[in-house]
Order: sequence, then structure tokens, then C-alpha cells
Amino acid sequence: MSGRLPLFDNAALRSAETRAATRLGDNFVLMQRAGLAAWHCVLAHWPQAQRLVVVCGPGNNGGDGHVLARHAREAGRPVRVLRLPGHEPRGDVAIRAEREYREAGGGIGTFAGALGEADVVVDALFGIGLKRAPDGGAAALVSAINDAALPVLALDAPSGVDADSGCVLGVAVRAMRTLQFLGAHAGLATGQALEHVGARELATLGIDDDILPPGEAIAEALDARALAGFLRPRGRNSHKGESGRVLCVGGDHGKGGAVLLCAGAALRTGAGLVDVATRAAHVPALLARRPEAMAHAMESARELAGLHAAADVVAVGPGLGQDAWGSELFAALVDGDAPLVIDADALNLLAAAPRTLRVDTVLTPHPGEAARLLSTSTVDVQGDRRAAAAALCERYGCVVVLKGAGTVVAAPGRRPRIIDAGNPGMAVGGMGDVLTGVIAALRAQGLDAFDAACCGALLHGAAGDAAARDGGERGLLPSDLFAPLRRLANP
Ligand SMILES: NC(=O)C1=CN([C@@H]2O[C@H](COP(=O)(O)OP(=O)(O)OC[C@H]3O[C@@H](n4cnc5c(N)ncnc54)[C@H](O)[C@@H]3O)[C@@H](O)[C@H]2O)[C@@H](O)CC1
Ligand SMILES: [K+]
Repeated sequence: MSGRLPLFDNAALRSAETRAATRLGDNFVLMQRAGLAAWHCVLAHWPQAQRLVVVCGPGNNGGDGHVLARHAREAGRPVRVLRLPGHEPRGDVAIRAEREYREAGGGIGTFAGALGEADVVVDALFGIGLKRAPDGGAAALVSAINDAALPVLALDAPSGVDADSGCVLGVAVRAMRTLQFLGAHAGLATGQALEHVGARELATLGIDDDILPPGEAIAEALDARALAGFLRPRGRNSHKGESGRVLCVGGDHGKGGAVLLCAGAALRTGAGLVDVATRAAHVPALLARRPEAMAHAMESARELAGLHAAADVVAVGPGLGQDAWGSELFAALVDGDAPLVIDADALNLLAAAPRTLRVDTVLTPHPGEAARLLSTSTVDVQGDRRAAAAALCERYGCVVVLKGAGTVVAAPGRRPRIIDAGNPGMAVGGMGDVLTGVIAALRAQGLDAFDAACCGALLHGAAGDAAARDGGERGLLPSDLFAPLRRLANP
């Protein structure tokens, strides 16, 4: 149970398919395995389902659908294949799969109204062969599937989602579950795709995993089980100095809560000492709420030198603002010796004057901040989150945590990691300030910048999930993460 899953692009999956077919002696054997695995998936997750509608497209994805439909028929289920005019199967194996289904007595219809009679819909319209946005009849069919609000099993990918980038080409099926074949798709792990895939499952089709060497993976997904690999128990003899000293800088007028949340998160993640440099007005409230933090009134950048020199890591940005106060503090820190975690307004200051940073700096932008850092639009960032994270690494020369559903962590020369934790309840002000504190604390405890970023994003997402399990997603507060953070930081 490592909690790590290699992720592949379409090109790697296609070559694995060719190798697997060679190993099995025939491409059709592979398709039969895929269709059978899909039928078993229906049986496992919808054991009561009787009526099946299988929407088949013209390619091998549709071929998998026909194989599944044949098994369902043989098992005595009323099954109907829906196919659009012009979507007759192309290619030997898809043609053969359709023929075998028909020879077994299976019928094929074109009427989307049949959807209403289904217990489960199987989406075998398009898989990794999707070339463009579904248009005309295909787009209408996708909308009809979604409007029917029935449980949908998508084969390989929800039709309309580009399995490489994760973006939706026009319209896409919203599935309850997606069964991927041979290897997991990188694009289905992040961003828009997560609105469409539902639960993700992998069928390896009885092929040894050497068919997809880990070296061909373009990313790696991490779930909460991977935390144990990052977080070691402390030695019996450890002292607070070994757990590192974090300096949190931020909290301009009206924004004192942000830096308080950051400091609280750093303490709950195990930082040995936490200093806070903030506006004088916030110091009493900060000390009252969090006596473990050492709060310092900081009215000008000149006063920062001593704290800066003592820090092992600096977290800068939460509530910093972009006025003279914040910009001077940021300027004093950005060329210093202590590694930085840069968030929020500090990212906006950086976007205004882009520069290469130390390679062990961690940037934690949300998609809007990422767009500013790249001088592009949020839509472009979200259209290919892996590419956006890579572009940020390239431009700023450091570690990047691109937040949002399926957080992407990238670093120069490292394979990106995609975080499989977190929930929509975490879309609330202050959540990012907590993440910044978590990453800074891990860094201060000796994790390198990339591991601290990966482990921090995972810890943060898993703590959010634990908090949501306790009290629901709506109304979840950043400070609700503190108790689960502490629990999860001690696996
Ligand atoms: N890669 C693998 O390891 C395996 C793949 N298999 C299946 O094979 C699939 C890939 O098969 P294909 O390469 O045939 O691709 P698809 O079945 O995904 O679709 C390609 C077909 O759809 C057409 N098409 C693409 N976009 C369209 C659009 N917007 N509107 C109308 N027509 C469009 C193409 O011209 C082509 O005829 C996988 O997704 C999977 O379901 C399985 O059979 C076995 C294992
Ligand atoms: K599909």
C-alpha cells in the first residue's frame, strides 16, 4: 500500500497496447480482456442493475463496449447498444467485436430515448482516440447521457475528456466511475477531468506491469497512504532546534488572520519554533490566539534582519498585501540565505517583476496566481495543468505547487506528482495560508523542497478530507484542519 501510482500519457499507453497485443498474439484478445474487465466492473459496482445501455463509438473504445454488451447479454441482462449514424465500427478488432455481439443476438439502436430505461449506462463512445470536440450528434448524445442523470461507467476515459491534458473538449460525459486499461491516464488525475471521471479504477488486463516501465510514466499520483514514506518518527533525543525555525511574514492591515493561520499550521505540522513578522496591531491578538508563536511587530523591512538570519525557512505572502509595506518585506527576503515558501500576495509581487529564484524555493499559486505568473489566462492554466506547472518551473527555476483539484507539484528535473486528496470544501479563504505553513514546517524539519511540497500538499489535502468526513464540506474552515494535520503528521 504505497499510495503511489504511475501516470502515463496516451503515447505510452498506445505503445504498451501494441506490446501487450504482441505478447498475447492478437489485438482482439486484449480487447476481449478489456470488455470482460468492464463487465466485471459493472457486476462489482452495480450488482442489482438489470437494464444496460452501452453507447458505442466507431473506434476500439466502442469495441470494448460491444464485448461488454455481449457478456451482459450472455448473463441474461436486457442490454441495448446505442450508436450514432456514421459511427459504424472502423478497424478490424472493433468490427469483429460488433459482429460477435450481433451474432449473439444483440441489437443496436440509435434512439437516445432508450437511455431513460437503463439502470446503468456504459460510455464507450470515445477513449484515447478522441481527436476533437464531439460535435453535432455526438455532442447531443453526451448531453443526453448527462441529462439522464443515471449511473455511468466510462470505459478508459469519459468521452469528451482529453486523457492527456485533462481538459474537456466542448462537452464530456459525467461518469460515476471510470475504468482505465493497462495504466492510469495522467490527464484524468487533475483539473476539469475530476468533474467527469468519478471514482477511478484500473484494469491491468492480466498483463504484467513490465509492459509499462515506470520510466515511461510522465507523472505520479500520491494518495494519503504515501504520507508514511515522507514522515519518519522523531528520535527520542530530539530537541526543538532540530525541528527547525520557521519565520512567517505577512498580515498587513485587515489581513492578520492569514499569517496567524500560516503560523498555526506550521506549529501543528511540527516546526520547532515559529516566528511571525506582522503589523504591530496584530501582535496582541496573535499572541492571545496562538501563544506558542513568537509574534514580532514589523513596521519596516529594516527590523527584519535578525529574525531572517535566525530562520531555517521563511513563509512569505499570507495577507502580505502589495503596498509598500509588503513589497519592501518581500524584497528583503527574496535574496536572502533562508529558503522561501512564496504564497498569495508575494506571488503577485513576483508576477509583477518575474525573476529566476533559488531552485529550492517553493511557489504555491492557485490557478489565478499561476496565470499572472505566466502572463496568461486562468482558462489556459486549467486547460493543461501539468503543462502550466512545468512552465512555471521553467520560468522561475524552482518548485511549484499548482493548487486546485488534483494539485500538481513540479520541480526542475523531477517527474511531477499529482495529489489525490482534498475536496471542494477546501475552496475557502485561508486554506492556502495553512498549506504555506505546512510546507514551511516540513522544509524546516529537513525535507528537501520537492518532498516538502509534495508531502505538504498531500498532508493538507488529507487533513481537509478528514475534516470534511467529520462535519461535511460546506462550512469547512482552514483552522478545522489543525487537529487532523497533527494526527496525519504522525503516521
Ligand atoms: N490503450 C490500451 O491499452 C487499450 C485500449 N483499448 C481501447 O481502445 C481505445 C482507443 O481506441 P481508438 O484508437 O480506436 O480510439 P477511440 O475508440 O477512442 O476513438 C477513435 C475513433 O473515433 C473517431 N473520433 C475521434 N474524435 C471524434 C469526434 N470528436 N467526433 C467523431 N468521431 C471522432 C476517430 O476518427 C476514430 O474513428 C481505448 O480508449 C480503449 O478503450 C482496449 O481495447 C484495450 C487496451
Ligand atoms: K469512453
